[in-house]
Amino acid sequence: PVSAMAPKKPPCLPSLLLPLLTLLLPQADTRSFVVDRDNDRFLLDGVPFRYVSGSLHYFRVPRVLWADRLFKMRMSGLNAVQFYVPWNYHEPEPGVYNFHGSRDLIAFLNEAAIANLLVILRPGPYICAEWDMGGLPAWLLRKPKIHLRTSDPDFLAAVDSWFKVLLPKIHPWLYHNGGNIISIQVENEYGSYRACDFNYMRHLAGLFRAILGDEILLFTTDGPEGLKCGSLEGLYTTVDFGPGLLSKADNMTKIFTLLRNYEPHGPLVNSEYYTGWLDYWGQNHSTRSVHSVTNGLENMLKLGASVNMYMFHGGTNFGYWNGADEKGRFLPITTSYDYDAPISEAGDPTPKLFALRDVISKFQEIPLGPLPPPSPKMMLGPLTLHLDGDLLAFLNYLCPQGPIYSILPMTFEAVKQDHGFVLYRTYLSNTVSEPTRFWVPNNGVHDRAYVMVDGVFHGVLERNMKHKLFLTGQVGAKLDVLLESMGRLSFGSNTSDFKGLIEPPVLGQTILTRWLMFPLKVDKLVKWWFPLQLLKRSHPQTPSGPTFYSTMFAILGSSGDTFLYLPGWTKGQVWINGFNLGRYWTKRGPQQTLYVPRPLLYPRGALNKITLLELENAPPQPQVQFLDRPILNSTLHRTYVYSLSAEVQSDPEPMQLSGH
Ligand SMILES: CCCC/N=C1\SC[C@@H]2[C@H](O)[C@H](O)[C@@H](O)CN12
Repeated sequence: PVSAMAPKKPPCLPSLLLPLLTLLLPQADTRSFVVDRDNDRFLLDGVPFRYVSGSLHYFRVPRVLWADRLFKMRMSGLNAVQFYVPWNYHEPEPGVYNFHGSRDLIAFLNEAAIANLLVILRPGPYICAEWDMGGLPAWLLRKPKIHLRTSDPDFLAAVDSWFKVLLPKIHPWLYHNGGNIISIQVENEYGSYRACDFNYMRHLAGLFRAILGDEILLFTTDGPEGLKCGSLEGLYTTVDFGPGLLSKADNMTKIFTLLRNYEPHGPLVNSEYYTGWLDYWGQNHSTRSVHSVTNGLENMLKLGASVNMYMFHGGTNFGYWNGADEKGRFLPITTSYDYDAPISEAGDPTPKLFALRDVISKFQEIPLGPLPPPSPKMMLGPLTLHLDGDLLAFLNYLCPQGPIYSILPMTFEAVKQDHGFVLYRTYLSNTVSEPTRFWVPNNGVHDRAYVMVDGVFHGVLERNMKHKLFLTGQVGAKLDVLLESMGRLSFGSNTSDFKGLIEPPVLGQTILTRWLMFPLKVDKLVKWWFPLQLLKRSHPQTPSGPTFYSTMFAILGSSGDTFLYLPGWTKGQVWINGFNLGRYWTKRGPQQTLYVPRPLLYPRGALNKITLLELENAPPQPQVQFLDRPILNSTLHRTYVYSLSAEVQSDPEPMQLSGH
């Protein structure tokens, strides 16, 4: 069986295959993972067992790096890995499923088995995780009145359909069936959600039991304040808290005493012990001290608790996958999910890892042998990018199917665009000769709007931050508003976070109507290999507003992991060899560099291509560099971050509809 106890020495090749072979030859009758309530412990195959686990999200790490990360986790002394399954990562459209490449969940389970790690699986359907919409697919919002995370029949129908595809895939991987999955979480911190719908939780528990059987241990996880609505009869109750809650000596005792109200007997479990914390654009970089993290872990292990450290390796929010929070205002999560975790975003062991490994070694055997050293890093540049053209120059290629027309603007979800960008276009029905206020009522820009008149950039509006700007234009002029989704709310009571122009904009006293919506397929265009500027029609040479830049480059020396640095750029999206590396926001920070995994780069003189979509202003010299270290904690450019107080929205005057 996949032994949970550490081998005496790092396994040589044949024994690396052993877990794999064992998975193929299940001895289902001798395998079990159960709660021993008489002795407040787990039993693995009848033997007392405690897991020391770490969270790693396969969806934040390129598949080619999974084995490396999992091996480092095993060598750190962990005997289990915990991870979510994001529904929206695997079902991009209703009934369309993707389990290939970096979405190959079964391959990841197998890599965990090869690394001799048991698995604690968290399939949701909601996962939070600072992931877009907490893992729920945006297409659920095509039914705008749907009540997410409740027993709403529309929501449950979609959940049932998804789990009837997913759960049979993992059934063979359950520990008692010969696999490495020892427990499965139902929902996620449901007690923190406003609905408190026990019928919903009972439905999920019944569905999991119907498909997975009665043996697998099902559990819930909640913060101490969420246990009441988050726990359910028949599901093992666990809690989550970080070192921050342990500032007082007796706090851990208080939390576990509270947990005992729900689980009087059985092992104590902290399912998310925070080793660091997440970052928001525009807020300072988060860290947790080595001392506080190791001290808390040691105290829990002394109590005999099983612990999962969240995160052990954070990884990256590539593409548009980051989520967002709402703390007084809308706060998108950064591209880096480094989390100040024991294994850095680039996969390097940190001092925090070695300190945690020392703690773990006091309680259970850890694999002998050294941790792999930090990966080789590469510096390159500066590279000068050339101007391909402003975004509008490529509109026919970005929206080949043409626009959708509506009197009032439609949301991303209504035009079936889940991420990225939608261009909203209307035409001025009167000449606006004096600078006139342009704004969207009810904070209706979700989330950033780049405003152009006849192709000339007039500025940016931002959710919660910047509500109005002033513009002029001739009658008949094109008014283009490029809307950017910055990622959907992944936590809180309102996860129905619609994107786009949620309200019709107002120019002066006129509500603007008769809109064309262009859902933009930017990632398809950027994948094209030949220079974009060959595509554009004649267009103003001086770029204005959202603009593409690119260059080709070769790596002549030794390649390695590297960190893209964009000094002087403002905000945008980056692709390397067609791979969407994620968002940059140099002017907002705290993140200044983007992690570039070495496998994304072609070495030994082969040509690589980098493409930027700069949404605001490029530097006079459009250059980028590749550094050998990350910059995640820059001081914030306060002058650029609009202060909310300066943007008090004046009372709306009486309005009229445009064109009537
Ligand atoms: C006070 C915290 C409430 C929100 N919970 C959070 S913030 C970081 C983590 C991850 O999102 C994780 O997915 C949540 O389960 C718990 N948690």
